[in-house]
Amino acid sequence: MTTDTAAGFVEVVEVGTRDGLQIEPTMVPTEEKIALVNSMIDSGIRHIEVTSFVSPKAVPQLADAEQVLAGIRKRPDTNLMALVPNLRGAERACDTPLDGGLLLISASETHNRKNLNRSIDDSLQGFPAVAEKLRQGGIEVLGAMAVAFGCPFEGDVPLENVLRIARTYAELGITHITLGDTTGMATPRNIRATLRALWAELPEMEFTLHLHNTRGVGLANVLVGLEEGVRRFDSAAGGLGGCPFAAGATGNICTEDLVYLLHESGWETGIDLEKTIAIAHRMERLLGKPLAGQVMRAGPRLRLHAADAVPTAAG
Ligand SMILES: CC(C)(COP(=O)([O-])OP(=O)([O-])OC[C@H]1O[C@@H](n2cnc3c(N)ncnc32)[C@H](O)[C@@H]1OP(=O)([O-])[O-])[C@@H](O)C(=O)NCCC(=O)NCCSC(=O)C[C@@](C)(O)CC(=O)[O-]
Repeated sequence: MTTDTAAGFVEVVEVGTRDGLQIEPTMVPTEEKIALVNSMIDSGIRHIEVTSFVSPKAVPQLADAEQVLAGIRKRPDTNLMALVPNLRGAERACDTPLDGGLLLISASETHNRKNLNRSIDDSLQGFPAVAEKLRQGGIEVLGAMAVAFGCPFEGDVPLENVLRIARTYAELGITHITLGDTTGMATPRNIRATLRALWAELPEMEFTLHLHNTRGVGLANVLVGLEEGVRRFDSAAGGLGGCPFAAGATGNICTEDLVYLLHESGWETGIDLEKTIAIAHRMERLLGKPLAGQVMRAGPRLRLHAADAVPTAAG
């Protein structure tokens, strides 16, 4: 995977069809998922976490991973990614046009067992075989770490857990780790402390922040991440998302709101905001419920209104 790290560019990674849909009870048809991803590509988004190669019993919504990936029209700069937690997942991924596979682990023992049905040690021991299989299939291997800023079952996660997992990823030759704030327990303080500790030990590692807006501070945490040097953020169309195996999980930070914040702060993303708004509305129609995104309702800052459309206070 190549990441444009030129000054002023921030990579937005769309996770709406993976993290966004994995918790939704309304089954979205495969053709609709393909159309959504194709429209994400058309909006200028280059990195898309499309799906997961997990057990269809655990996550029925993503049972069609192979079919979705087969239908996507990639551009030369498109990077299609998926979660690949085990060898079975890697075998499946190798038969698809996947570009990047994310290994998956949690920084707390309880969430790892809930999510992956094994201990942290067992997950770490399984990684080399999964990574080798993916690389044999020409798929780049990346690392993902859930509950990196707090666990809904255990509370604060010892920094040493996060460092140990990151170290193991580095030993496997992984150069890119996604830090997951699974249930919105990240704060400006723990984001800063965690990033500084990680970069002190692994200065070459690239980090993506995967933030959920569960406590309303998702975009504030983005600003702290930017200050600390992060240039890549996950987000989901309309603010969808949540891990089905984490208590109290709610949506990711919202793609349109993130793109709006970045553009209005002077960052380039290569993404057409109006097109991301259209994708969020499409997602809303598909799921038949209002989504949490705010810019999808208000529009860009300079979307103006006819003055005679509202009453005048003076009567
Ligand atoms: C990891 C497993 C598969 C282990 O599940 P397991 O039950 O321990 O696995 P197993 O090896 O014992 O296999 C059991 C059955 O599952 C099948 N199986 C096993 N693996 C696969 C596979 N890859 N693809 C398809 N099928 C699979 C396997 O073939 C077998 O089928 P059976 O013989 O019973 O018919 C399971 O626990 C699982 O699927 N967990 C789901 C994990 C998940 O997707 N969680 C949500 C995403 S994580 C998240 O949201 C957080 C994140 C990443 O976004 C970051 C953040 O927000 O912080």
